Amino acid sequence: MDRIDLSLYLVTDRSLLAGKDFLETLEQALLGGVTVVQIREKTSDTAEFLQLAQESKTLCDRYEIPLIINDRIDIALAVNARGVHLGQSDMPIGIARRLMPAGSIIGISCNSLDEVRRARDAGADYIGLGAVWETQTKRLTKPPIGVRGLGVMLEALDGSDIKAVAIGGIKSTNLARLMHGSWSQTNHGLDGVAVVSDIVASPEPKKAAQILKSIFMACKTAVSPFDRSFTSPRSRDEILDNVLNIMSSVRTRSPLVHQITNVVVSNQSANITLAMGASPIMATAPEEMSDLAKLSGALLVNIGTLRAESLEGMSKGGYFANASKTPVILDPVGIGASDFRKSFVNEILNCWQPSVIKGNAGELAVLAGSSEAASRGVDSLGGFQHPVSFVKQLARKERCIILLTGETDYISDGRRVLLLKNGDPMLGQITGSGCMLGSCIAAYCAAANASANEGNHELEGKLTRGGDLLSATVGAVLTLTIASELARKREDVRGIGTFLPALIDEVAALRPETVRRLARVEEVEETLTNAV
Ligand SMILES: Nc1ncnc2c1ncn2[C@@H]1O[C@H](COP(=O)(O)OP(=O)(O)OP(=O)(O)O)[C@@H](O)[C@H]1O
Ligand SMILES: Cc1ncsc1CCO
Repeated sequence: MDRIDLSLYLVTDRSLLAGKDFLETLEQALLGGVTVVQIREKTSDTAEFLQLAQESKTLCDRYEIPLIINDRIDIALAVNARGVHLGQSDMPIGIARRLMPAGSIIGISCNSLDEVRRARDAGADYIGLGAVWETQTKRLTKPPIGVRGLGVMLEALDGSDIKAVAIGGIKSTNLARLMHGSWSQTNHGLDGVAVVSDIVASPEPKKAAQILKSIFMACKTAVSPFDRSFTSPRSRDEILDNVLNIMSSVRTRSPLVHQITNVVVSNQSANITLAMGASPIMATAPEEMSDLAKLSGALLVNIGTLRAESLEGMSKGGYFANASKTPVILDPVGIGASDFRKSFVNEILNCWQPSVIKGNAGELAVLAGSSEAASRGVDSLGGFQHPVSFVKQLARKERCIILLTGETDYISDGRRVLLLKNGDPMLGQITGSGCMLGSCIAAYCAAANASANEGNHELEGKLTRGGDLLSATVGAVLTLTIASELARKREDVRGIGTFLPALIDEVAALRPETVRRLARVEEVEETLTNAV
């Protein structure tokens, strides 16, 4: 097809106008920067549809924006539209191609890998992938794909010229998440996003389109899988310097750290957050997630004692945190214990992008779909043969920092891998050391993120403000593990019961100089082997 710019693809829906004029709304959207318009009329008769299409065509021509007609080839022909968009049960692509003038654009909606392959083989110019999320504009007959389902479909287009736009529930508040999460493993990204209600139902359609366009462009130019929303430090020494700065910053800034965590560890997690100098708020109600995201420096989501009712709060919590550009730390506690946990994590990761995922070997193996490391309940049984490769590849796949915990901790941002060898075996004997570590990471990430880009407003398309979250994660591990070594040496520690309060005391008393002196951090050079 002649190149058409699919970046911001407006699909009309007159039922959402809420009293606004159709053509005026369309013109505002064109002024706001939509790059292609599809007229979708499900209920009007032919004469009415034709008139609407003719008027829309005149307007789109004035702005030199291509017009696509949904379903109706006769209307597309009548108004000399640039193309048609077909559904799976509409006219087959081959016949539509014969009926339409040469060079017309033919697009088709696809909801599964099979449909994508068939559209590719039938010679579609572009495909509309969706619905990504539940949507108010169309009753879904098939389940939503979710952000994480898009990558495999995009991969099926590798080597072809076929373009892809995502559709279904896309708004300015979730667009960055969509753009980050939809890349295929082969680096195939979206060519555009189709939007309905966020523009059509907006009281200011021009502004709505401008915002969507600028987020899309920022993501398209700045975000490739390895060009992330956070800064990457250059060397091990720079990481240690950054760790100490962030450690001091936690104390001076005392960031609010929002934690949705499990009932086993809630109290000790709140206390260790205070011991670091940050301020915890343990809140789970969906109703307060939007407000808390504006106040908090980071969000921890820990699924340790999950209930079906947790879904809404955890989904909204991460969604609003992404929208506020605050880091989200995911601790998929015991994800291997049940199918319920597995599908729950998949569902929440369709709503938001984590900045850090931490877990023991058993948990991260399940997340990565690997059977290498087993688990029992919340405990890991054994480890990986190639942990270094594993964390690096998982970081690339999930596009976030990965921390694999255990006797040695492995941290990767998908580029470098660090090994941390501090810690006392008693950390493995108490419950919730991993969960407390999640709280430490959230506090460190909050401080790192708050000090990044202060005064810089060029953050569109980013899911955090761009702080050094790799060093933040390293700092959190060092804080907990070095404190554990100091606690273990104390005379008043006689077993796991006395260890826990001593650990919290040592975190509170820990000095940056002590961390520098005792830190056992190594960077490993690594050539990727197929571990994920
Ligand atoms: N044997 C050990 N020696 C030194 N450090 C350890 C040991 N076991 C665990 N740790 C430390 O404890 C922290 C938590 O790791 P662990 O793998 O125990 O988490 P977890 O299994 O998720 O814990 P939990 O489920 O109890 O919250 C890590 O930073 C790790 O370095
Ligand atoms: C024991 C336990 N069960 C659910 S969460 C939790 C805390 C450690 O992960």
